[in-house]
Amino acid sequence: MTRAAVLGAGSWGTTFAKVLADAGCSVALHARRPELVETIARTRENADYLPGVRLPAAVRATVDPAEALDGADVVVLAVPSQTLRDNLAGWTPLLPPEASLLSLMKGVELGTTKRMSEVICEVTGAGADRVAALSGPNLAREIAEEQPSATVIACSDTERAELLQAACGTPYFRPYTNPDLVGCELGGAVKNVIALACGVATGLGFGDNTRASLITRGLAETARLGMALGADVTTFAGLAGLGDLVATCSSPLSRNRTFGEHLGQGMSVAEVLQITKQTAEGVKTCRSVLDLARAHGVDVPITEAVVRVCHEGESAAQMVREMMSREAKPE
Ligand SMILES: NC(=O)c1ccc[n+]([C@@H]2O[C@H](COP(=O)([O-])OP(=O)(O)OC[C@H]3O[C@@H](n4cnc5c(N)ncnc54)[C@H](O)[C@@H]3O)[C@@H](O)[C@H]2O)c1
Ligand SMILES: O=P(O)(O)OC[C@H](O)CO
Repeated sequence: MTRAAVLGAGSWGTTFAKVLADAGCSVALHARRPELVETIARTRENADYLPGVRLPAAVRATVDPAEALDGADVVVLAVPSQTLRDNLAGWTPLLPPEASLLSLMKGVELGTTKRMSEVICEVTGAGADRVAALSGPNLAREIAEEQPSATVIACSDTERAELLQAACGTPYFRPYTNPDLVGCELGGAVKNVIALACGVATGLGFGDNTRASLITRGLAETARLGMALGADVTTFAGLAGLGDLVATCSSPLSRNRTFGEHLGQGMSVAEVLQITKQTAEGVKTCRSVLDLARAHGVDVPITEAVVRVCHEGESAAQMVREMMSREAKPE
């Protein structure tokens, strides 16, 4: 039986622990707060993040990362992207040397512009063949409710990707493999930025034409950046590209889209941050994506607009005026 450790007991970490258990793994779920661990043990529910979802008996919550990691074949990382480096500093000495390291995170590190798999390799010293990323149209709540969906497991080592695929496939969760780690991670990170823009449009009262335009042009800028970074362009037509972009930009369950919607309705970034309890990765990752794009000479106008609104005080209405008055060009 595969032994998995899931580090991070937020929405996605908890949901993925359930997926792994439903796929037949024995799962240790590491949470930081002892009271949450106690509640999960007593009620079989993580009421803070997934109220109403019963966790299988094969999920064991623990506050002790050493206990979670002891003997793990698969280590799943499910914390906010911007805290991963610090989290890993504490966990690295406890990692079993042969374990696969699977990132669930969708962000790019501020300052370094590194993807999560790059941060994992750098901090842990693990070879690239041990590190994988899972990405796709995977809104946690829907998966926790066992609504069918698909995803991608990206790893340069195809055999390892296939082992991970077998470890987390269930009748409601269908993983595909893809060797293009760069494209899959970038698709997951940039879609959060485009979802913020779609949220702003929704908050301003605009409808499906506006959202579809943003999704399509958002995909174009993601693919341009991806190609500059060496990704396979076909990845962006897949689940980790278009699939995730459509789900996130369309769903009221998305924290990024919801964040943008509040901005479009006239709230300030500080006000939205105050009422946002979970991670909306795009708010910080938009800056890293813009840095990455500038370093590679890639034009990313939607990302630029999101950075102006989130970090430079531009209003939602001004953002729309500026985007619609850009110089005319061929598609
Ligand atoms: N929720 C989803 O639907 C979903 C789906 C796919 C991918 N993701 C990605 O998975 C990652 C985790 O998302 P999530 O939804 O579980 O987030 P969340 O905000 O629900 O939970 C984050 C978890 O990380 C823990 N954590 C550990 N160290 C932390 C620190 N230093 N600061 C703050 N929190 C810390 C928190 O306690 C919490 O349990 C993100 O990159 C997100 O983009 C989320
Ligand atoms: O709630 P969001 O915006 O973080 O999106 C969740 C997932 O990434 C959707 O695939």
